[in-house]
Amino acid sequence: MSQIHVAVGVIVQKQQVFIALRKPEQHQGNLWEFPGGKVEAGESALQALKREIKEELAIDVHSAEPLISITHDYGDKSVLLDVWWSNAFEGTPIGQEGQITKWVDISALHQYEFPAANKAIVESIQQQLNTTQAF
Ligand SMILES: Nc1nc2c([nH]c(=O)n2[C@H]2C[C@H](O)[C@@H](COP(=O)(O)OP(=O)(O)OP(=O)(O)O)O2)c(=O)[nH]1
Ligand SMILES: [Mg+2]
Repeated sequence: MSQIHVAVGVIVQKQQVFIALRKPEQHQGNLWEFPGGKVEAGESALQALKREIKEELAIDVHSAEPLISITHDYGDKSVLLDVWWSNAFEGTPIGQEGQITKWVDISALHQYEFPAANKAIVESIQQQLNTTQAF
């Protein structure tokens, strides 16, 4: 099965992270996500991240650091999630596609239901919070 390459953004501010609820009709719908989307042909993952975050949240990501890469097979789709974190962005994130959004304390992230592939992302974020002052 071909793999979908996805750029995912962990947008951090004051120990909170911005999450959005996937629409019911989307793959892995009705679950929370970190904003992002598919990397297009000819694009780097970082370029895709900046484009998707601009399209979905109307903010400009100035710089981002790689956090973790995850491959996951959902059975109907196989994904490679290239996850970045950024606290260097300009603007106030507002969902541009009618999606429900929320700033969540990093320590409370486990209370939200994410797609299965995200378990490792949430662990990585919480570990990062515990071991560095990066956030
Ligand atoms: N954006 C995002 N996608 C995720 C996460 N976790 C996870 O398994 N995925 C999966 C679900 C989808 O199969 C794929 C990303 O799809 P997407 O719907 O965001 O892609 P997109 O923005 O380009 O939108 P479209 O082409 O479907 O309109 O990655 C996550 O935290 N954020
Ligand atoms: Mg998307």
